[in-house]
Amino acid sequence: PYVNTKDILEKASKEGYAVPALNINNLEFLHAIIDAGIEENAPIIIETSEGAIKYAGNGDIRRGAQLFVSMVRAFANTVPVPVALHLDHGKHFNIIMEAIKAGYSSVMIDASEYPFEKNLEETKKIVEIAHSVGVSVEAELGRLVGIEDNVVVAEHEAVLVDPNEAKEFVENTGVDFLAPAIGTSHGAFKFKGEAKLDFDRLKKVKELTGIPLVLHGASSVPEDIVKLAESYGANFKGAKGVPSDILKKAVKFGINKVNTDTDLRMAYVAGLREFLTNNPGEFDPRKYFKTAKEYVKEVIKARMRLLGCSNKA
Ligand SMILES: O=C(COP(=O)(O)O)N(O)CCCOP(=O)(O)O
Ligand SMILES: [Zn+2]
Repeated sequence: PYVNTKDILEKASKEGYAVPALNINNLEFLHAIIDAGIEENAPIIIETSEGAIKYAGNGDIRRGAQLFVSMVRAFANTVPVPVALHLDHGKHFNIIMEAIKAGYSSVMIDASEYPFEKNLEETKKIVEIAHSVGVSVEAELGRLVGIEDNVVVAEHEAVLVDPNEAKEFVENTGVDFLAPAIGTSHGAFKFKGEAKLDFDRLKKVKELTGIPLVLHGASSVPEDIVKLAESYGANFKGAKGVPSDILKKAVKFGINKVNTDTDLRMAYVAGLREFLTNNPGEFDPRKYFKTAKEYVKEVIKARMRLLGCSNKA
């Protein structure tokens, strides 16, 4: 069934596990996600960025939002696990409104680039509108930047979440779930040195807010997938993600939604390169996307098991 993201995350927060939030830009990744959720009997959170909505609508925002809602609802209404659709990194008021009108389960208002007060104002405005029509809201505090050992503490203070601000922010905005910046960043090149997250900060945010928390930039960039893609011509030199043990620790300290996009993209391109190299005569898209979808599904199933949401549907 098609559900509200908040229902999935409240249960996860209460029972101390996390659910991957899986980005899509097309139909094939949706297939892989749905199959993974069914096979793991796990709740499914699908998310689309503003770029994905523009891509799917071929430039038209309303068309893209409506297309994703109809695609996801068509699958959600026919599978035995709960499925939610979330707008990821909503930065533009008009796009957030189109997502709400189209029928998204939840939206993120990402005003984290602004000073605290403006972020709070923008978030409060979206919460009022979204809540009036039963849509839940995610917001972000702090910036998504990898924290390096040799960076002076002051810089960390400037970019990572301030737990006391988080408490004030949640109380004043009524936001349903929060993304506290604790040292991750988007993409495949997250850390120059060893992967480090600020767990003390995370623990304090959870204690002070008590709401479901979100980890952005949480892909692990699995070694085997990188090697496979590189054996078929990819060049992902220097790729490094969040190791599994660090992810598990983040869940222990209160993370409940784990944004995962890069790992899906890497698995897909590895499968595609492998298939195309080994099947030079194939040109049927129902065939040459199969391996790619399979690898994405396996990456998602492993992540569902790691985060503890398998059999939690
Ligand atoms: O946090 C993440 C993904 O983190 P990851 O790169 O570690 O998978 N996300 O919110 C996904 C952001 C995708 O945005 P875009 O479609 O513009 O590229
Ligand atoms: Zn993100």
